[in-house]
Amino acid sequence: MSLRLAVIGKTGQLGQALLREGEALGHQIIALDREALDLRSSPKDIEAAITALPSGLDGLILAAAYTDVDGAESNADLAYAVNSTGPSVIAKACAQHDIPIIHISTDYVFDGEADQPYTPDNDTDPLGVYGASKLDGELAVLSSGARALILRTSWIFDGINKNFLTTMLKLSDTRDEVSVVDDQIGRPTYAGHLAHAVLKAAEGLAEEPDIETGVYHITGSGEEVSWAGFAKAIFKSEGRDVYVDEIPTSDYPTDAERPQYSVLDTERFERTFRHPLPEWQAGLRAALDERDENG
Ligand SMILES: NC(=O)C1=CN([C@@H]2O[C@H](COP(=O)(O)OP(=O)(O)OC[C@H]3O[C@@H](n4cnc5c(N)ncnc54)[C@H](OP(=O)(O)O)[C@@H]3O)[C@@H](O)[C@H]2O)C=CC1
Ligand SMILES: Cc1cn([C@H]2C[C@H](O)[C@@H](COP(=O)(O)OP(=O)(O)O[C@H]3O[C@@H](C)C(=O)[C@@H](O)[C@H]3O)O2)c(=O)[nH]c1=O
Ligand SMILES: [Mg+2]
Repeated sequence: MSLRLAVIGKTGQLGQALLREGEALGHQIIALDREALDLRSSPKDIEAAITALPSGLDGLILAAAYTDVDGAESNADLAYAVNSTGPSVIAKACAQHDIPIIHISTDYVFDGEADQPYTPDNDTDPLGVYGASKLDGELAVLSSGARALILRTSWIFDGINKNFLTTMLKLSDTRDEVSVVDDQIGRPTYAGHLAHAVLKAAEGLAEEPDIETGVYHITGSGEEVSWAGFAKAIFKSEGRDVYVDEIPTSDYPTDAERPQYSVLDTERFERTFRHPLPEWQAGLRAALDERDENG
């Protein structure tokens, strides 16, 4: 069945991938950029933008966010406005117009002290402002009265936009050695695979009235990896001879503290939506192909 979906955040990694995957799956996507709906706007202006959407939408995917993890530490008001207040107003407007909402969140809502994958029901305890503002947004959407899914993901990458993969490749243009933290463990997620999975969730939400709403986890499958391990896999796949110096977080000071372990357990998502998630290594190959295609 072809769905009519609104996407907020059309210029981001996930937003761009949703447009491509949505087309491939035969869905009609109405994509809004910052000019069409700025999450910092007044409630009145945000409500007007939602009211102006075509009636009878099958869902709205909120893929826009303030994603500068370090910047959030000194711009907390902005991070909360974009990641919490804006989503809260949107979700309430969705409730009024009977539009199911799919909101995207992050592994950084966890403190990283676990030693096994986090399930959607595990206790949250964000370490930084970005994670705290995203958690606030989750709670606001869940209490808005809208039919809502919160889809948490981690370590998004593609071959086009600014992210860890493209940063590593850029660094290696001018260096034959990079230092990367080896004590933060997670799972990378290819934007194209994430978009496909998000659309499967949108289909489930639109077509199955009894589907369980609430929180789900979507990440690349495959082995857990550190950022240093991810960097090594990137250079190996690209055939670049770059030495990755594995350093502790204490040797890479940043404004925001990040979780040491933020692997997400994706079982609930895969079972409920009957969609096995591809390995991040396959996502890495797809992202590198995408990079080649984009010159
Ligand atoms: N990046 C990651 O590694 C991870 C991201 N997430 C979450 O996944 C989602 C998608 O992330 P990703 O695709 O990487 O995001 P990006 O950083 O690639 O893009 C962010 C998007 O949000 C838009 N945006 C930012 N501020 C506003 C605003 N005030 N009003 C309207 N739009 C705004 C941007 O628009 P513009 O281009 O105009 O700036 C852009 O489209 C987010 O919810 C994020 O928190 C979760 C885990 C990992
Ligand atoms: C560029 C670079 C980073 N690092 C470290 C810093 C950090 O601990 C880790 C990753 O760096 P990044 O800045 O790419 O990662 P970061 O911005 O923290 O990525 C996060 O973004 C938000 C939006 C999320 O929701 C998370 O899931 C996660 O993807 O690697 C190095 O050790 N060496 C380097 O040369
Ligand atoms: Mg970043």
